[in-house]
Amino acid sequence: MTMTNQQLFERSCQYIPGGVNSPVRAFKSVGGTPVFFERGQGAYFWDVEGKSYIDYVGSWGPLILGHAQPDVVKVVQDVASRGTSFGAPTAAELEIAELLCQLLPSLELVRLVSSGTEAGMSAIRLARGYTGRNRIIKFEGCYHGHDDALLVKAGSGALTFGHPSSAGVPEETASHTLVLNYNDVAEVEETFNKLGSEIAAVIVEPIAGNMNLVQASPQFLETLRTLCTKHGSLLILDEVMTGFRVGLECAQGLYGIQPDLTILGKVIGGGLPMAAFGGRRDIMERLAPLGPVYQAGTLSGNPVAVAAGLETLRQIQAPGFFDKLSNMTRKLTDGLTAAAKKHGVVFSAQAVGGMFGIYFREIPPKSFDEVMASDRDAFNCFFHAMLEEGVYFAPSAFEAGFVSAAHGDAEIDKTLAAADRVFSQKS
Ligand SMILES: Cc1ncc(COP(=O)(O)O)c(C=O)c1O
Ligand SMILES: NCC(=O)CCC(=O)O
Repeated sequence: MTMTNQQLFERSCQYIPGGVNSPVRAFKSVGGTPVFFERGQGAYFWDVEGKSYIDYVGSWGPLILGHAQPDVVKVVQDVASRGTSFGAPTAAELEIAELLCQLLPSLELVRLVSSGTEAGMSAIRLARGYTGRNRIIKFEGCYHGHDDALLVKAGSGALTFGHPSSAGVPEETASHTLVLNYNDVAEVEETFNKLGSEIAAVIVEPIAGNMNLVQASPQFLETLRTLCTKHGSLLILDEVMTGFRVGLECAQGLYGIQPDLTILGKVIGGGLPMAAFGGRRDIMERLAPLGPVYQAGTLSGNPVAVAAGLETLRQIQAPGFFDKLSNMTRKLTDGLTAAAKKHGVVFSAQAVGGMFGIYFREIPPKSFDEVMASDRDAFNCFFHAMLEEGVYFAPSAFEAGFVSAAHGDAEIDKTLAAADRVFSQKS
C-alpha cells in the first residue's frame, strides 16, 4: 500500500524542517497538506494517491515545455549515460553560452551557475567589486534568491510566511541594502540624488513575479537605467523568472532596456539545476580567473543540466512558439476573469507571455501596497476548491503562475469549467 499525501507529509516533518525542501512548497499560508507528486507528463502531474492535476506552477517556472518533454528526457538520458559531471570544461557549455549571448544582446560574457540564488549573489558581488561601492538598491516584494544581501523585504515565500527580512542576516549586511517601492519613480530619483555615488547596483525584477505578478511601468525601468548610467551604478535585471518565459527577447527586449548585468535561471535549465549571470564584457572580465572577484562552483555548467537547457532553448526558438504560449495564457486569464464576472466575484488577471497573475481585487496591482490590499482569504478558498477540481495553482497569493507549451485548449477549457463551478458556489 503506498502512502497518502498526509502520511508522507507527517513522516517528512520528522526528518525535513516543515516537511519540505523549499518553504514555498508548504501549504502553510493556504492551509492543508502539501501534495506529494509521483510523475508528470505534459500539462499534467499525478500525486501519490493517483489524482491528476493540471499544473500551473511548472516547477515554479522552468517547465515551459511541460513535464517530461520527450526530447528533453532523451538528451538528458543520452548525456547522462556518457558521464554526469567532469569538473572541467565541455563544448556544450560553450554552445549554451554562445546561444544566450546571441539571444540576449546585452550579454557579452556569461557564466553558468546552479541556481538563481547563486546568480544573484554573484552578480551583486561582481557589481561591488567592479564599482568599489557597497550599497545596493532593491524593491520591496521582489525576490532575488536567498543571498543575505537580497533577503531584505523580499517576496515569494519570505513574504508568504511573514518573514520578508530573514533572521540570521547580520544588520551590517542588511544595512547596505536600500529597499524602495516598486514602480515609485520619485523615490528612486530622491535616493540617487542623496546617495548616488555610493550605489553599486540596482537589482530589479522587470516584471515582478514574487509578489503575485506586477508589471513595471516603462517609465520606472527607464528611470533606473538613466540614473544608473548617470551615477556609475550597475543595473542588474533579474530575469530568473521572466527570462525566455515572457518572450524570446526576455523582459529586457519587451521594455527595450539594456541592463549592465542580467541574471537568468529556471527556463534556461529546462527543469534541471542551472542558472547564469552575464552582461558587459568589461564588468564580467573582473571575474576570476581574469579578475579579482571570486566566484566558483563544483557543478557549474553541469553537462546534464546544460543539455536540458539547450534542448529547451532550441524548442522555444521555433517560429510562433511564444505567440501560441501567450495566446493560451491569455485565454486562461480572460476566461477566469469572465467566469468571475459572471458570478459576481471581485477578481482580475493578466498575462505576459507564458506567465500570469490572478488577483482577488478589481484591477491588477501596480505596487506592493496594492498587492497587499487584495483578498487573501478569497484566494485561499479558490486555491483549495480548484485543487479539489484537479487544478494546481501555486499555494500562495503572492506567486505568479505559469502556462507551458503542453497546455492546449483542452486543458484551458477544463480549467475554466472548474473555475465556473468554483466561482458559482461563491455567489
Ligand atoms: C526572480 C527570481 N530571482 C531569483 C530566484 C532564485 O532562484 P533559485 O530558486 O533558483 O535560487 C527566483 C526563484 O526562486 C526568482 O523568481
Ligand atoms: N516564485 C518563487 C520561486 O520561484 C521560488 C521557488 C522556491 O523557492 O522553491
